[in-house]
Amino acid sequence: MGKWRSLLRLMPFVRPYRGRFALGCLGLLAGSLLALPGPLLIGQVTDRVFLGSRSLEQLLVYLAVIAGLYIVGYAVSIATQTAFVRINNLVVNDMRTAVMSKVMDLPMSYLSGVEKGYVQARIQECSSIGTLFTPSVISTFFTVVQATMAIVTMFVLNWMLALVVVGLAPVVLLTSRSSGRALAAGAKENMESTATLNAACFEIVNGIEDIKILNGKAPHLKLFAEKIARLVESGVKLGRMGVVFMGNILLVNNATSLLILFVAGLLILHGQFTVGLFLTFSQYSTQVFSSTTSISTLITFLKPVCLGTERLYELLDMAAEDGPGAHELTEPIRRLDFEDVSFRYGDELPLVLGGVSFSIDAGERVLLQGANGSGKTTILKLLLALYRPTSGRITINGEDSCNLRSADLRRRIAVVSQSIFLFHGTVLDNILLGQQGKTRSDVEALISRLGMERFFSRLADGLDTEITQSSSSVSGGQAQVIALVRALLSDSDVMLLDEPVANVDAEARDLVVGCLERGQFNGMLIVISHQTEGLEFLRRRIRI
Ligand SMILES: Nc1ncnc2c1ncn2[C@@H]1O[C@H](COP(=O)(O)OP(=O)(O)OP(=O)(O)O)[C@@H](O)[C@H]1O
Repeated sequence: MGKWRSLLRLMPFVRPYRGRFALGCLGLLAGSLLALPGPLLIGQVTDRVFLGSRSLEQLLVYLAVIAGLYIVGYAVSIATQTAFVRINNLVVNDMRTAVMSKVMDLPMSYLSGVEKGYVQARIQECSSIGTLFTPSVISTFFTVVQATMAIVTMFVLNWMLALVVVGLAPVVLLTSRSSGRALAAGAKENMESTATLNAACFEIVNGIEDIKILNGKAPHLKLFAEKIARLVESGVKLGRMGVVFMGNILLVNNATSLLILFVAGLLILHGQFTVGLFLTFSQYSTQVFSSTTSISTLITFLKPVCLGTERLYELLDMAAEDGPGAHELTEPIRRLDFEDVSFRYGDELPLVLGGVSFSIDAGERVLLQGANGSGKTTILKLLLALYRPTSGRITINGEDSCNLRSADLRRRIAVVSQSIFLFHGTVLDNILLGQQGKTRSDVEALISRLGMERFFSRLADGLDTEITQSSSSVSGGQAQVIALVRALLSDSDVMLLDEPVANVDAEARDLVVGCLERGQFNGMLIVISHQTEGLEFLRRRIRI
C-alpha cells in the first residue's frame, strides 16, 4: 500500500494541468457510457427485426442510432486520447526539468561521487512515470465503470447467464495475471540488456580516439557483439512470452465464449432466452473480460511507475548545496579569510587540506604555490563554495561563506580553470554565458581594449566559430584566452586562474599574462602556477 501511496506524490506535477486532466477523465467516462447501448441495440435488432418484423425501415433506424453512437464515441475517444498524450508529455517534461534543476543545485560532494551517465539515466526514468498518464492506462480505470454497467445490464436481462460471466471473470484475471508477471520479468531483463548495451556504446564513442590509437577495435567489437547477443536472447525470450501471453488470453476467451454459448444454447432451446439476447451477452462478456485483462496488466504497469516516483522524490528531496538560511551577498568582496580550514573529499578519504589559514584583501595579486596534489585547486573550489570545509571556515567580508547564496558568490568570482569546458554554441555564446546585460558589442569592445583582435580573427569564424564537443574547433591555448575574456567581461571582484601558463604557447601566454600584468583586472587576483617566470608582477606569494 505504501508503494501505491507514492503515486499521490505526483499530484504537484499534475496540478498545473488539472483542467485538462478532468476533461480527459470526463471524456473517458463518456466513452465508457457510449459503449454501453451498442450490444443491447444489436440484440434488439436481431430479435425485433431479423427474427421479428423483418422491416427494412426499422433496420435502418437501428443502424442510424448505432452508427451515431459509434461516431460520437470515435470523436470523444480521439479528443480524450489527444488530451492525455499532451498531459503525458507536459508532465514528463516538467519532471525532467525539475530533476535537471535539482541536479544543478546538488552539492558537488554528491555529484562528484556519481557515475557518468547516472544523472542522464535518472532524467530518463521520468518517462517511465509518464506511463501512468497514457490513455491506455488511464482508460483502464474507466473500463471498470464500463464493465460494472455491463454486468448490471446482464443481470437485468438474465441473472443465470450473468452469473456464468461473473464466475468466469476470475479465471480470466488469474490467467492474464500470471502470464503478465512473466512478461514483466522478461521486460525487465530486456531493459537491463539494453542499458548495458548503451553503456558499451557510450564507452566506445567516448574513447573512440584512444581505441583507434591503441588498435582496440577488435576487443571492443567483441565485447559489443557479446552484449548484442545477450540483448537478442532476451528480446527473443520477451517476444515468446508476449506470444504466449496473447495466446493464453485468446485460449481462455475462447473457452469462456464456448461455455457461454453452451449455457445460452440450453436456455434458447428451452425458450427462456433469445438469439438477440445471446448476441448482447456475447458483447458484454467481451467487455467484462477485456476489462479484467486490462486490470490485471495494470498492476504490472503501475509497479515501475511507483518505483520511478519513489526514485524521483529520493532525488528531489535531497538537500541542495545552499542551506535554507543562505542569504544574498549584496556588497563587493573586499576581503576573504581562510580560518584554519581543513578539507577531505569524502568521509573515508584522507585530508587534502589541514588547517590552512590566510587572508587576501581587495586589489591584492597573489601567487598560490604548492606541490602537486597539495590542494591548490581544492582551495579555489572551496572559495567558489563548490565544496564546504570539513572544519574551520571561509569568510567573505567577515561573514561565513556557508551563509551566503553560492550563486551570488560565483557571480562575483571569475574563474579561468585548468581544464576549460566550452559549451556547444559559438565562441561568442561561450563568452556571454551567464553574463547579465552583456552583448556582442561589449565583447568586441573588450577584445579591442585587450588588443586581441588578431587572435580572434584567426579563429575559423571569429567570434562566430562553432564549438562542437566531438571536434575541437579551438585548441587548449585558444580556450584559455576565450575563458580569460569571459572572466574579464564579468566585472567580478575576484579572479581565479588555475595554471594559466601551463600547456599554452608563447602567444597565448603573453595574451593572458600580459593583460593581467598591464592591469586589465584591478580586483583581487589569485593565480595558481608552478612556474613563476613572467608572473613576477604577482607580488604576494602564499605557499600551502
Ligand atoms: N573530486 C575529488 N574527489 C576525491 N579526491 C579529489 C577530488 N579532487 C581532487 N582530489 C584529490 O585531492 C588532492 C588535491 O588535489 P588538487 O587538485 O587540489 O591539487 P593541486 O595542488 O591543485 O594539484 P596540481 O598542482 O597537480 O594541480 C589530490 O590528491 C586529488 O587526487
